Amino acid sequence: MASVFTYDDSKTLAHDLAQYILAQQNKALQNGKRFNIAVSGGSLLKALNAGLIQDPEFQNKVQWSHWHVFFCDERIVALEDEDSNYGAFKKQVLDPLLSVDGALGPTCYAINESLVGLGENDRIAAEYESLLPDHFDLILLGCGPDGHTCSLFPGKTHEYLLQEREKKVTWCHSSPKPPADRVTFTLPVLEAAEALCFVAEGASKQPILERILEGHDTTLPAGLVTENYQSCVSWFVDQAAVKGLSVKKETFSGN
Ligand SMILES: O=C1O[C@H](COP(=O)(O)O)[C@@H](O)[C@H](O)[C@H]1O
Repeated sequence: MASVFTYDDSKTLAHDLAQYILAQQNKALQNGKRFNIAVSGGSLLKALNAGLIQDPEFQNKVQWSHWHVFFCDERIVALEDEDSNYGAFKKQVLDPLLSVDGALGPTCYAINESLVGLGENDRIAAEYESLLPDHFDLILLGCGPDGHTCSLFPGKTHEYLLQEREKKVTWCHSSPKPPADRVTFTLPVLEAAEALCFVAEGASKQPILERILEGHDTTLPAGLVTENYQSCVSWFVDQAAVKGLSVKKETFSGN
């Protein structure tokens, strides 16, 4: 079964999320020199800032120089565009790190910006795929109010994204949430990961979490991932997101 960790407020959620990420980091670095992590965009990044950057308990424990950071999905826009997931990560994590004395940053892998706007979206996806490691130690996921995760959207029109088994990164066109063109990890990448972790906060996520955690709804991409890869899936949620649901109210307590 997937683990669901529930918190009263964003600060304690961010604290335990950081602790969970560090546990995955330490496990990976016991076996090698790289921590291969993929991050999503959206609301997750605020929690990363609060936990990994602002929380004094973790500032010296994150081994940034061993981190290889990829993006689960990316909007096909310039990296400094406000819609860019890389850009948002830079703002919440990379830029604040610059002001930490002696901190060495992670190695980050962004899409090839020089191809943006040239009608080369398949090539952007293929080039990004060529950068990916064999598998990820940790993939941090979001969940939209419609049940999308990465840029894997629910519904007939976007079924091709969930059906993709050959490509690891594919072009998502006509995204129902702007911007329309994106690249996204596909299910085989999620399937191969050591650990998958969703973060969802706020009342706007409650109806979709009810369908995922209580209804086990596999028509929703986030539900499909939760059901299919249960043992390596964790959810970090706040009380508002699971209000009225019968999920066990536990918090993360170690490995
Ligand atoms: O468009 C996107 O949305 C999802 C969910 O974002 P949230 O703000 O509702 O948490 C995000 O995981 C994904 O990376 C992003 O491109």
